[in-house]
This record gives sequence, C-alpha cells and structure tokens, in this order.
Amino acid sequence: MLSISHLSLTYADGTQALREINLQLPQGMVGLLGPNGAGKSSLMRTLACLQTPNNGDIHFNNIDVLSNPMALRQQLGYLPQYFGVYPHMSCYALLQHMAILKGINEKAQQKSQIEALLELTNLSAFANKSVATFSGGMRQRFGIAQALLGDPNLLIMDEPTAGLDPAERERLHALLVNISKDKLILLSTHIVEDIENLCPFVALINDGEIVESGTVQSLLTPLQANVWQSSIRPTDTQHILTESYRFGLPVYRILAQQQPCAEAVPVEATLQDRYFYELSQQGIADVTH
Ligand SMILES: Nc1ncnc2c1ncn2[C@@H]1O[C@H](COP(=O)(O)OP(=O)(O)OP(=O)(O)O)[C@@H](O)[C@H]1O
Repeated sequence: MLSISHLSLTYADGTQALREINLQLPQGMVGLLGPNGAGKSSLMRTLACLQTPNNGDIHFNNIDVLSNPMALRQQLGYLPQYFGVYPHMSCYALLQHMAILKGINEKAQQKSQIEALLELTNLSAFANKSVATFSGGMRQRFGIAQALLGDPNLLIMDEPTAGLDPAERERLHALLVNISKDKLILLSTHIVEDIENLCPFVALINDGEIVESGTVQSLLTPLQANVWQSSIRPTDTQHILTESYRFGLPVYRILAQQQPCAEAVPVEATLQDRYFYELSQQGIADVTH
C-alpha cells in the first residue's frame, strides 16, 4: 500500500536524518518505533510531503508521491508532533477553515463532518472555545480531529498519544482501531506499549535506518523461549535487556538460552524486549542463534 525505497534526507546543517530507508507498509495500523532523534518525525514529514528528500521514491497505492504531492494530499491526514502557534479562532471555525483547505467546500458537509469529529474527539462542549486557550490534551485531540477531516486513506500521526490522560489515550486507541480497517495509519512513538496495543505491523528505526520491520509476531519469534525475568541482577550482566522497576522493586529482563540465575523465570518475549535488543545489539552477543 505504501512503498518507500532508498529514501534519504540530509538537513542543511549536514545532519543525515534518513539513510536509505526501504519499507513496504500494509493497510491497517503500522507503528514506527524509535528512540529520541532516530528520524521518526523526519520520515513522517517527508511522507506527508512537507519536506523533500535528497533521494528515493515513495508510492502510495498508484500515486508517485514525490512527483505528485497534490494527489497524496487529497488522501492524507497528518498530525504533526508540534502545531506551533494557534490562531485565536474557535475550535469549530478553525476546523471549518481546515476543511476548506482540504477541499470540503459544501457547508452541510463541513457541518456534519466537524460535528462528528468533535464528538469522536470529545470536544463538542468546547466547539466555540478558542483553540489557543486549550490544554495540551485538548490541543492533541483537536489535532486528531483535523487529521481525520475528509476521511483520509493515509493517516500519519506523529506521537498521537503525547499529552493525553489515560482515559483519552484509551479513547484514541479505540478510535484508531475502529477506523483502521480500510486505511493505512502510520503512528510514531517511543512508547512501546502504544504499539503493542494497536499495531500488528511495526518498523523499528534508529539513527535514520530501519533496523527491523514486519509483523509483531515475526519480530518476537527469534526471542521466544530466550527471555527471562528476575528481581535479582544476574552476575553475567552482558545479556540484560532492560532494568526497570515495579512498585519500587527492580525487574530485570534477560536474553539467554539458559536460565541466567536461580531467580530467573522464563517469560513471553514482548516488543519492548525486541526493541531494547535491537538498540543494544552492537554491545551484546547474539544469543538468539
Ligand atoms: N530541521 C532540522 N535541521 C537539522 N537537523 C534536524 C532537523 N530536524 C531534525 N533534525 C535532526 O535529525 C535527526 C532526526 O530527528 P527527528 O526529529 O526526525 O527524530 P525523532 O525520532 O522524531 O525524535 P523525537 O522522538 O525526539 O521526536 C536528529 O538528529 C535531529 O536533531
């Protein structure tokens, strides 16, 4: 559905943000997962035709995106990571303005779409309030509403759950799952849990390169039967994937073919395990083989 080949982007200051990205993304929810500075926003802005790559091709269905950005824009919804300055316009008026920019010119159509989206994003009660006065979570919900205007086939969402409280986050998850059936929704995040909850397909990006992509199941298979959990730090620290806390007590996730210490119990591999495995791969031996 979305095909990216040899995509490279270098900023004017010489920062190489994308290095020869090759990706084939299917319909449905796709997660783009990577640490800070990995290149997620750079890739999303490039796919949304907001910046031009130095090299490469992007095809969405039968559209050659780089040579025909207008054709993509008619099918695109984009939620940027930051909106910048909000004009002092009411939420409704700003959505109406954006609807016109998207080519939704008929008043009745604008009204029905905007009202439905305000309802979906829990903003109906604030339709007449200025967006400039919205809280962070309300702005995020507004951003989601504007991205959905025109019922786009490709929805690109840069950190959509940023700033949402747990109830709104769940609401957004349900909304995205419901609308993802006949579209491609590409969402970027460094919150692994969001992707685990939502995305059957994932791409891991680090330092401008795609380090892995595929179904979550295919990414977990190499780790299965090799992940252990322990509350005690193993003496051989080489294979520790993560060191976190639960209720203030340490939790170690360890990648090893044999029980790494007496306290370790075997556990199901998670996307978080795979993510940390990829990030630390230069430093640890490949114990999956
Ligand atoms: N306009 C720019 N000019 C120069 N360098 C940039 C620009 N925008 C991003 N970069 C650099 O490109 C690299 C990738 O940045 P990008 O914002 O795409 O990463 P990210 O994965 O979205 O990070 P985060 O999760 O922190 O938002 C980083 O080194 C960043 O400093």
